[in-house]
Amino acid sequence: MKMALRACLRTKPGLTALLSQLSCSGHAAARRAPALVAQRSSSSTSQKIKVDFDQSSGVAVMHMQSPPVNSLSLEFLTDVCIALEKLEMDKSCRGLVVTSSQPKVFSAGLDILDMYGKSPEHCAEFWKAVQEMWLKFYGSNMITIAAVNGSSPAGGCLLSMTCDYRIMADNPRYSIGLNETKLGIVAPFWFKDTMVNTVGHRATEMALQLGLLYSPAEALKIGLVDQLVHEDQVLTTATETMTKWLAIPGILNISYTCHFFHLWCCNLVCTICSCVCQVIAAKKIHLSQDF
Ligand SMILES: CC/C=C\CCC/C=C/C(=O)SCCNC(=O)CCNC(=O)[C@H](O)C(C)(C)COP(=O)(O)OP(=O)(O)OC[C@H]1O[C@@H](n2cnc3c(N)ncnc32)[C@H](O)[C@@H]1OP(=O)(O)O
Repeated sequence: MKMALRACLRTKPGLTALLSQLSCSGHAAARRAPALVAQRSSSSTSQKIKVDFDQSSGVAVMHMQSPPVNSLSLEFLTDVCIALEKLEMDKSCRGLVVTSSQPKVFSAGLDILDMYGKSPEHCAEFWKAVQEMWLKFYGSNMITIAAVNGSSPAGGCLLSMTCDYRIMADNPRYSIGLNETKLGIVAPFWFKDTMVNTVGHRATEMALQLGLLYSPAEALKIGLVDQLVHEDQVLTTATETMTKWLAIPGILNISYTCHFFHLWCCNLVCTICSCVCQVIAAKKIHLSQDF
């Protein structure tokens, strides 16, 4: 699916325009950008993101370092998007590993404090930044691997699902999943679609209806993560795995992209139809209540 979006962003200007309406590159560009120096190995740091780029392998590691739990605030999301944009522009960067510098937590998901009691303008900007992060990761030309070295609920799980591959620390104290239902929030349809593309319809239905958080072993069983390793080995395994992915010629990725792009279009049409049906149904209920 990620590859489908990738192809769509590359080849379909109309759809790119449509998607970019969801996006907000403007606000990201306005902020300070962590510099990526073209040398054999470089390191760039914003307040909340550290990027180590090894030019000989073409692989960058993005360390999320927003204490205490890497919650996705507007500021943090903006830093992530800027770092990603810079890596994307550097054609020598072919692979990206995303991980956490915080102990025990990959990301706690959307920053609850950034969603509560804020102005409508702030909420709009915040929500656009969430969508931009999703678009940038899912549509990335780089191979992306999530090194999930701690718990990853809700938006944290979404972030990991936008990557091509997920490696999680095998620690039963950690959990991962879209638990929005348990918080009394409906997960947006594109959260749902991302999960469907990862684990399939039935597993997603169960996960969302019940707001399930999975242990690493359970997550592996339903395919929410691809591999479990000891905590100490999450990052090294991610970089080793990256080597295998980068050995596949990019052209083959593009050909799979075409198959997945077809699926993605079907999904989008279904979602639009379903929205129209819901509006019609709601209007009918409203009219019937008038009588
Ligand atoms: C406009 C939006 C509309 C719809 C949105 C729909 C989609 C929503 C997606 C989301 O992502 S909603 C967020 C859901 N997130 C969660 O449910 C995670 C909640 N947190 C946890 O489960 C745990 O904190 C943990 C991540 C497992 C880590 O546990 P740990 O025991 O290590 O830490 P502790 O719980 O003590 O937390 C430390 C510290 O961090 C604060 N915190 C935790 N999560 C968040 C968060 N998501 N946003 C902001 N702050 C968070 C927590 O309050 C503690 O703060 P304190 O030290 O000041 O008390």
